[in-house]
Amino acid sequence: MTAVSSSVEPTPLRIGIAGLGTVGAGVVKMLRDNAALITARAGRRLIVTAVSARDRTRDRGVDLSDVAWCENAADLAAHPDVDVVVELVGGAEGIARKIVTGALENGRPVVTANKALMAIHGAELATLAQKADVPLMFEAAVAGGIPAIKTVREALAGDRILKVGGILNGTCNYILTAMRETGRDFADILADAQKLGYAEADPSTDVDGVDAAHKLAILAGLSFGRPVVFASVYIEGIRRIGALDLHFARELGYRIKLLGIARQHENGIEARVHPCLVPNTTPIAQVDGVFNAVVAEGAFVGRLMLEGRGAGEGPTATAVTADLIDIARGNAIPVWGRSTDGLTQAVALPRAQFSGRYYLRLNVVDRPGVLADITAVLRDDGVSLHTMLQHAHARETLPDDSHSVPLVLITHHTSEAAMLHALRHIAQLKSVLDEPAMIRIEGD
Ligand SMILES: NC(=O)c1ccc[n+]([C@@H]2O[C@H](COP(=O)([O-])OP(=O)(O)OC[C@H]3O[C@@H](n4cnc5c(N)ncnc54)[C@H](O)[C@@H]3O)[C@@H](O)[C@H]2O)c1
Ligand SMILES: N[C@@H](CCO)C(=O)O
Ligand code: NA
Repeated sequence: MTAVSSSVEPTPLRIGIAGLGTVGAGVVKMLRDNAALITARAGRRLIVTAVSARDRTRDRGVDLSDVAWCENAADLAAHPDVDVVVELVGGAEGIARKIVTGALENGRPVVTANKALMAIHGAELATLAQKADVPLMFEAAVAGGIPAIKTVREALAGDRILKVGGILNGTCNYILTAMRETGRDFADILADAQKLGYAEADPSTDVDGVDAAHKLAILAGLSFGRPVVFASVYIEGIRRIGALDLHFARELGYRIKLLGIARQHENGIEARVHPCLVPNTTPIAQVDGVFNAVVAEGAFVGRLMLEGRGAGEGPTATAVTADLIDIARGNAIPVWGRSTDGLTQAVALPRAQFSGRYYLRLNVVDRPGVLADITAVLRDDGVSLHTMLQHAHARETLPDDSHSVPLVLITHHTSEAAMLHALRHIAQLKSVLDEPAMIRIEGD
């Protein structure tokens, strides 16, 4: 008799995907194209068994004929042929929240790319995941293909993270880069970006800083070990950045970036998103176009920066698939990197407690005494000046034949409360023509 060696195939991980847009279709393609290597690395096959999207008839470039179609995406949460639910619909409320909550309540592991959901409801979802003892993974939610969450939650698990953040929105970085390179204004570049499909028809979540703030809130929660109340994150977008600001920034040796910055202080967590001037010589200043950068600073590890694509089919599918492989391997990492028992949410420090250096751009009437009036206000608020820049050639003639001229002031380190107080008074001076522009300076 001949001995027959029989090997039993390990049970495949059966995946249900809600949402077959950019990310969802990308995940299906990646699981198919890289099936052999994924099976080898995960130790079992990862197969898509059920899907749901709005339009069943749309051609997504993937064959879904052997996959069950759910008319109602919420049904995936309890589908008999699904072990893991992948939520790629989007939105903090509605169907996305329902699918994730339902899946966790049914004791199913969840993977999502949904930063709005995790930033706003992450605390409650983490508690549900812990109660059900299942993983809730969301690597694609922060900086797409950059392994931001893995880095902070796993690679730096032994360190005390002091600061985290970076360039967290590709649309804003693209717009600011194009403004710098072309000298054109925000509205012009945004209109082009929309035509090219880089920016959404409703760009507000991106350009008003909300998307970056979602990602920052998640990073801060992971880094400092407790969720941050999203509504307490300070958010300012890029709409008020003018071509002149990019011009002056270049002249002064800076670039303008929309940054998310979170720091752990003795009295609480600071979490803010706003445009910043960063010195040309810093690595983050070189991250241009649609690229993202995640920066973390630990007490032992020091500073590290990861750069890569924060959006698009390939990068986001890579992140979602890595989460699925972790689940297939049985790697379960708690949402906030620790148990949710006794965990309360952190309210981020108010703006009045920020401090730093500031760039001010004023449009002033070009006549004697104007600068003295402005510096008197700054003196009274204890704000010390570092640099001043005025270009006579940028003068414009006003209707009464006087002239206006842009004036740029850079301060020494000061409190934001003092800055805001001074700005209110400066804006009221007769010789100050438009609303002053204020941009924070980071990293020098
Ligand atoms: N696109 C990116 O590069 C990117 C990057 C990181 C994170 N994300 C996040 O990934 C998620 C998905 O983004 P996307 O760009 O793939 O979106 P998308 O708009 O391309 O796709 C959304 C999908 O959800 C489906 N959908 C909408 N409502 C539905 C419903 N009620 N029931 C079932 N399906 C429904 C749509 O039919 C579509 O297939 C979002 O949370 C987004 O923030 C996207
Ligand atoms: N809209 C985001 C991509 C999804 O996170 C960006 O522009 O970076
Ligand atoms: Na990521």
